[in-house]
Amino acid sequence: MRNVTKCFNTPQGGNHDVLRDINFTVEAGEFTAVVGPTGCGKSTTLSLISGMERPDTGEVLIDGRPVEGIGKDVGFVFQTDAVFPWKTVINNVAAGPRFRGASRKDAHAEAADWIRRVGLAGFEKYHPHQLSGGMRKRVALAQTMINRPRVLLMDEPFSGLDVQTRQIMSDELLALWDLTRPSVVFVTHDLEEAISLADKVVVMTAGPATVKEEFAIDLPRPRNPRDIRHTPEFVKLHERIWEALRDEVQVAYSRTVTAPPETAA
Ligand SMILES: Nc1ncnc2c1ncn2[C@@H]1O[C@H](COP(=O)(O)OP(=O)(O)OP(=O)(O)O)[C@@H](O)[C@H]1O
Repeated sequence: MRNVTKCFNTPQGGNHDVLRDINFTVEAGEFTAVVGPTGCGKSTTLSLISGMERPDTGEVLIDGRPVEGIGKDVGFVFQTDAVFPWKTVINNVAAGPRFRGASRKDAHAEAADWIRRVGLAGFEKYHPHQLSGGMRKRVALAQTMINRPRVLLMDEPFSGLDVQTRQIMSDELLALWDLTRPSVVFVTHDLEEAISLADKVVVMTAGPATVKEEFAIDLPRPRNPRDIRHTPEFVKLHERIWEALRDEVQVAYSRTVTAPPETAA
């Protein structure tokens, strides 16, 4: 992202500057986590990378080319379940290849592989409502990964899951990432999650968001995100990054408590 700004119209007819002069780069195959206070513009950043939104000024480039719409190389895993509720697990996961014209037989064979990789073998004929939240996330991951995106955008994909399931999903995500090594931009509120997964953590300021600081996460790979949290190197990184993040969280929080009631909602 090069010198990107983004402004939205407010319901009152004014303008709301959300992103201001955002600059950062994700290298090919790199896992980047983005953290910042609530409402600062993290999801907006992902929308710009995906092509769902356009910047007002500046450029969003993938492989040096400006993003001009939703590209086929980009996968998105949302906070909410984005699976088709009326389709079975196998039909959900096979959806991408089917849309691209693969035969039912080939699409199902490929989907079965991904279902196995995400640990759902045996659940092919289930519908999403018959699965737990963690299992639905696995379906969403398989549904995205089967398309082998070169860029994988993840917007708090594990929020809403209990702590244990969240950690298991982190392990599984890294194993899946290792298979095809997409470039990842992973938005999260959870600094521990960010450090345990990423090669780089980008800290954003309270809105209008800009990049406050980037931190290289030089923890060894392959890594187990559950175990790595107990190492002294992890604790040191956490202290350094929290130092940068804490001020921004406080700024965002103080705005909500000091704003008049009609604007504080
Ligand atoms: N389409 C839109 N129209 C108007 N305002 C918008 C739009 N999308 C986002 N905003 C505003 O932009 C700001 C940033 O929103 P965004 O969802 O990007 O933040 P976030 O950092 O992802 O938040 P959170 O951490 O709470 O998920 C918010 O104040 C939001 O109200």
